[in-house]
Amino acid sequence: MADHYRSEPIEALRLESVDKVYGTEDNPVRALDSVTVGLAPGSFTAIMGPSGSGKSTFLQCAAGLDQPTRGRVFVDGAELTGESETALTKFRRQRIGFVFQQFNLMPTLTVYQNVTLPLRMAGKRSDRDRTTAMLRQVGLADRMGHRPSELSGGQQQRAAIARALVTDPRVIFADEPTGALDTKSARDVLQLLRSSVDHLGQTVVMVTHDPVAASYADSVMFLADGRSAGTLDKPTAETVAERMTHLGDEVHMQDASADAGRKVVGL
Ligand SMILES: Nc1ncnc2c1ncn2[C@@H]1O[C@H](COP(=O)(O)OP(=O)(O)OP(=O)(O)O)[C@@H](O)[C@H]1O
Repeated sequence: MADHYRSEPIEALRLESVDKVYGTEDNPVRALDSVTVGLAPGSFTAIMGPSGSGKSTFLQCAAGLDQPTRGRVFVDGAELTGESETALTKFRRQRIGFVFQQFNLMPTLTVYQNVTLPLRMAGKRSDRDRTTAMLRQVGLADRMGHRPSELSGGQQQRAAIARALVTDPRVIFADEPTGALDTKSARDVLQLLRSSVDHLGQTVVMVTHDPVAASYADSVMFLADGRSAGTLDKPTAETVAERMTHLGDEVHMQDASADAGRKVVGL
């Protein structure tokens, strides 16, 4: 996979004019519409928007799990778009970490085996000291030999975060990581993601519906009707909730002013 070296610092994630259209030619669903975004290494970004606004589609395209209909995606300067499925799978294993709402741990494997699985799949040796240190960091040093069913939801999600961190990925994509957790476990998981950014220099991109979860991020990117609807830096739960309330209005106003503009220039 080609790495594109540029004079400016390489962004951890870059999407350029990305469209994703589902459905048929007669009945297209434009899930992403000309989305352009660049995220710096070591940043924590929350993706928010109403249901159906394109958040999951954004994550799928940004993480190389799906290909955009148009536009380009780069992770750490390497272009994902146009690559074969085999190359993308290899790339994801080596450079991308995932955290899912339902944890997605292998039920028959111990916590230790689950955490080292991405290394084995990428053909790398697992370093016992490093893995143990990682498990200590997520508060599971005494649970290494347990199976997921013997852990609470919060503990399972912390194991999933250790699994995402173990390959030292360029970006961690988290899809509603606190959606299945109680308030206290959710806070632990969010603090863990925050500390992976602050102390390990990780880049985290997290889809969430929850303004409190979004407030752990450095910035929030809003989506509405598949389009980027602005960003909010240093978010608080209150400022995020306020922005979400008016999101639909802003997009409709943008549409109205774009329509008016087109009329003025006669398009
Ligand atoms: N495989 C698909 N085929 C057809 N349409 C799809 C497909 N996946 C998503 N869509 C449509 O694309 C749009 C964006 O969906 P997406 O799941 O990305 O939104 P979302 O913001 O993640 O929603 P939610 O918050 O409800 O999970 C929606 O209109 C959805 O119905």
